[in-house]
Amino acid sequence: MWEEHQNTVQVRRRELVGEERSMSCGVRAQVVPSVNNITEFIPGSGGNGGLAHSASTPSFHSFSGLGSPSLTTPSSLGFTSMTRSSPAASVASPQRPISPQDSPSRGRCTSPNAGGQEDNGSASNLPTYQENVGGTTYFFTAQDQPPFANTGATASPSPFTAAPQPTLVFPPYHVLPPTPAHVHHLRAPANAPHFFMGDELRQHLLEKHALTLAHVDHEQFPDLPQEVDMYHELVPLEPQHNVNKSSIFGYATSVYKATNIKTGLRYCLYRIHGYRLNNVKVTQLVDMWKKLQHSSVTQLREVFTTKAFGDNSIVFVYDYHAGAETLAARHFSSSSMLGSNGWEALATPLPGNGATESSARGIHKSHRHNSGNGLLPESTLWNYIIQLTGALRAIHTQGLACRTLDPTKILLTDNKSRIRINCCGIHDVLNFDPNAANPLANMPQYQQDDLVSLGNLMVALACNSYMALQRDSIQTAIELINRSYSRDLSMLVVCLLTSQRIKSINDVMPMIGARFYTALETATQRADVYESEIAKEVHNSRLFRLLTKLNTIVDRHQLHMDTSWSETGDRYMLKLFRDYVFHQTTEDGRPWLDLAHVVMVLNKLDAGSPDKICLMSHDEQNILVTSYSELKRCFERSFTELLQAASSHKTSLS
Ligand SMILES: Nc1ncnc2c1ncn2[C@@H]1O[C@H](COP(=O)(O)OP(=O)(O)OP(=O)(O)O)[C@@H](O)[C@H]1O
Repeated sequence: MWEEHQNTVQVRRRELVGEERSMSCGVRAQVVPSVNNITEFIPGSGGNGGLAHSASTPSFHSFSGLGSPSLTTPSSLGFTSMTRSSPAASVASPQRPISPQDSPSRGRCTSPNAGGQEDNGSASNLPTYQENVGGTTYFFTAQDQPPFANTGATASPSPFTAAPQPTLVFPPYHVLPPTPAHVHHLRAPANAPHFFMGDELRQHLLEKHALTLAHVDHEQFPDLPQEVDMYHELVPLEPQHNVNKSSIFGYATSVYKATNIKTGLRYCLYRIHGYRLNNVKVTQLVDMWKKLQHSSVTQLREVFTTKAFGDNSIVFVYDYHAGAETLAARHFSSSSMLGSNGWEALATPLPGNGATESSARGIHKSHRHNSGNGLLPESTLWNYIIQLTGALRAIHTQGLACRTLDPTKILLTDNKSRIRINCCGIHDVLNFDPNAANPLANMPQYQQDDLVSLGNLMVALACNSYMALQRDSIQTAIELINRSYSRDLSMLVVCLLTSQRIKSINDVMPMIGARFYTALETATQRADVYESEIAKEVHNSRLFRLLTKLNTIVDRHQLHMDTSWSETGDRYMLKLFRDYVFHQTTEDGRPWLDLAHVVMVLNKLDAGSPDKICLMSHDEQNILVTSYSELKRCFERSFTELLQAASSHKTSLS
């Protein structure tokens, strides 16, 4: 049934009993497999029905210091070692440091010696200037030279050039290394090694994907238009019967997820009912908003008017964030809110715990948790403050103002750790004054209003109640914040609300201070964990492509009308290999299921390892001893044949 292969030894079964396992992973060869030529299968990358060869497997040379934890020790393989190019070649002479992009120019120096430090070093004898630009303090000397500018950097030889580089031996195939230590120690240790991303992240991503792809039954929503401008597949994001006037915009609003007809990307359509746009000058502001990109602002993509809903509506198109929840829903919905009774109970100081006493202790109260009394942890509030002030800073720097800093217009996304200001630009369009000579003239005032809105938002969040914002409650609210949170937080809130102390959003930066480092640390740790999760899926997706390719070949009914195609030659070898990977049984006939075996063997095939493998026919009468490299050649030849057949079929049809 099968043809003899050049590099394959055919033997009778009995000669090999007991040797199979050792041969499959024990025989070593002296040739380095050409890992650079490992071909990979990329769906859709060719014109052959989406299946094509591609040399996209990254070369081992692109990896640094890969370990081989679970498979054959590379050094024991006897392969010719692969050396990396000397880092000295790529490490150029130290570069002259580049000063910050918006460093103040020499002409803007204002106060000689202001903030200058005494120093005995000769360079420091120069007077030092300091200037605060956009909330960052820059220091520079009278000559306005960046430090180290005269160190003759190009003259000093690189310390790396002479050092001999160690010869690195890379594993002969791609394989998943263990979790990096710095990530491993961040989490509770797990008993089993992880081949796949963690359950929590997977669940979160699956939920997002499901929401992104979700449709509605049009019979339930007969009024929903099939198409609105360039968008279709509308899905309401809030109950349809609940079309009340938005307290923020003063118009009835509806929000939909929709798919762009051209690109297939999902967006959020924010519809203002019954609005007729009568001045095109407003596009200047819309364009400014469209250009504003910030990770804490929901991006405005376009604005259009439409009659598709049966009225004159204006639609604002924003990026869609699957599973987003408003701050209002999160913290002020009936289930999460304390209600008036709860708020009053918290607002009433306990005997002997008055505002004066607590403010005296305030300086020692940082990093309170507050979870026991129903208030938000202080760290959550600072997390919000850092993201919101970052967004406001970007908005104000562009000469715009948010004007909608309200819990209903702030979205919590990505596992509730990220917040984004939503609905930017709507206020500007709806309240546009066509007679105003300069539509930006009022922005400074609106920016001040943003700061007060931020203060109000913090009061509401810190007291866990909108009620705290009522005119006669605000003093009590501040006292509650003073009692329950750090002095820093209550100072910030007071300064925001009074607006004399804080003239611009940049004035908030020093009040956040070192908490920026905490936020940065959290973000970078999360990035580390995500990278290690992605690392696992790199290998899973590679093996998935390999398996897909294998299954297009094995057990194919016919090719070019040849019904024996998959039972002969290379294909027969691959079929036996498939059985070797998946269909092995124990001596007493039970299925032998071992994921590590599957992963190891597929990786060896992918890399064309020179290791030997022993394949056996179903009837146990024929045994083939071959190498993974030979199997890989069979694999590539067969798949190329399939690709050619697929494209020739296409041609004959056309
Ligand atoms: N860009 C977006 N991506 C995903 N979901 C969004 C987006 N914008 C809004 N949503 C969702 O749409 C829903 C309605 O938003 P909306 O701004 O109308 O809130 P609201 O509380 O109903 O406010 P209002 O009282 O002003 O109507 C919210 O649940 C929100 O999570």
